[in-house]
Amino acid sequence: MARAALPGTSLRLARLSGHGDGRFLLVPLDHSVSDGPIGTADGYDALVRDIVAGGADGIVVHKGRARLLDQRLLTRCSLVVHLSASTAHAPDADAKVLVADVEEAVRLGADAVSVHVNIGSDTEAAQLADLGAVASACHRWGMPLLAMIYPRGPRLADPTVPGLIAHVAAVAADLGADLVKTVYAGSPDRMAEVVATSPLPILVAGGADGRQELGDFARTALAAGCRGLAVGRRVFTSRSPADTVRELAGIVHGPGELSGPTDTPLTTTSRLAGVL
Ligand SMILES: O=C(CO)COP(=O)(O)O
Repeated sequence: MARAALPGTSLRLARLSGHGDGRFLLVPLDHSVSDGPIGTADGYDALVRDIVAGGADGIVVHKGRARLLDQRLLTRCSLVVHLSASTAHAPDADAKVLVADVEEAVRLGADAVSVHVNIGSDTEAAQLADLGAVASACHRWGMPLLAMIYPRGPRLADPTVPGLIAHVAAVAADLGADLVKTVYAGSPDRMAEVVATSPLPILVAGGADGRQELGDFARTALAAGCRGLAVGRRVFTSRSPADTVRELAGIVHGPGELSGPTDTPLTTTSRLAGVL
C-alpha cells in the first residue's frame, strides 16, 4: 500500500534499502546492552567491518556505540539507532524503556531509528505510549521508524500464532511506524497470512533458533512475502560473519556472489532469547 512519506523519510528509507529494491538486510548489534559485550572492543570494530564488507544494508546500535564506530564504514552501510533498552538482569526483561530520542539520532546521522515493543508484556501500556511518541517525533524529523514489535509476555503461550503476529504488525502500522520487525510465524503459509494483513514491509527477526539452516530460513521468509531480515546473533556467532552476511544479502537482494554454508551451531545465544 503506497503511503505519502515526508521527503526525508523516503530518502532515508531508500538509503536503508541499499540496493533500491525495497528489501532490507539489517544486522542488529544492540545485544551489548541487553546481555553484555559482543566480543572484545577491537573485535567489535572488526565485526562491523565484516558486516559492511558482507553487504548488509544497515546495522542497529545504541546511541553511544554509534559515536564509537568508524564513520567511514557508515558511508557504505546505513545506521539505525535503537532507542529502547532493557537488560537480562532486570526483574522484567520484557520491560523496554526509551534511552534516546529522535533528535539525538538525527545528530548522529541515523538513517532510521528503532523502538522495541513487547505486546502482552506487563508494561505494554508504557511501551505503546513510547512508540506513539517516537512516531510523532519521527514524523517531525522525516526519520523512518522501525518497530521491533513482538507478541511477548507472561500470558502469551505461543507467540507464533499468525493472528497474534498480524495484530502486533497492525499496531506498528496504526501507531505510525514505517517498517516492522517481528517473529517468524513458523511456516511460510502462516507467515504469508501475516504479511497479507500488513500495510508495512515486514522484516523477520533472525532469532537464535538454530533448528533451520540460516539460508533456508531466509529463503522461506522471503518466499512468504517478508521484505527482509534482521539477523544479529546468527551473524556474529557464525564462523565468518562476512560470509554469512554475504550469503544473506544474496538471498534478500537476489542472486549475488553466494558463498558456502557459514552458519554454525549456536552455543552461546540461547540465554538471550526473550530479552531482545
Ligand atoms: O533483533 C535483535 C535485537 O534487536 C535480535 O536479533 P537476533 O535475534 O537475530 O540476535
